[in-house]
Amino acid sequence: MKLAIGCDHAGPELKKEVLAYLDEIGVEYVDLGVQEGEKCDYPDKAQEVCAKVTSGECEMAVLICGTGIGMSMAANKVKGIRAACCSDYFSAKYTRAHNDANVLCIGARVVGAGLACELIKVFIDTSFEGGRHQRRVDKIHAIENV
Ligand SMILES: O=C(CO)[C@H](O)[C@H](O)[C@H](O)COP(=O)(O)O
Repeated sequence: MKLAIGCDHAGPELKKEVLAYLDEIGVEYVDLGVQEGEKCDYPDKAQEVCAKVTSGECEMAVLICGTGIGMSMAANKVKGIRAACCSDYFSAKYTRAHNDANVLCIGARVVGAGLACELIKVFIDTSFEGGRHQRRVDKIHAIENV
């Protein structure tokens, strides 16, 4: 399992802590920046990171901005992406189980590092349940072609 991770200028500090955690639990990742001192607009970073998922290079992605909301709005415009902005454990778990989310968005100004790492862990550890949920996910993607 390889994760793509990126943030805007609100997120480098949190990203640094998340990457240390991913190293600790042995999850492979590609860090697409930005790094401390750099700035970017979140839609640009969302597009760059999501491309790693849609190309198949990475299975999932984590996007960090101030609230997580701008990143999720931008990511959800990318065909094939199902992004969820989560700040609680239950949502991070069930957006995988029921929505088959492939991108987790986190607000660096909303959650602390400990919770962010827990959100990522449950997100990558939870499998999509399929069944009735598959029909609904298919309907989400059908909207892309309207
Ligand atoms: O929270 C955000 C939108 O969802 C963005 O991440 C940005 O981080 C935020 O808008 C940045 O604001 P700034 O005033 O440029 O720091």
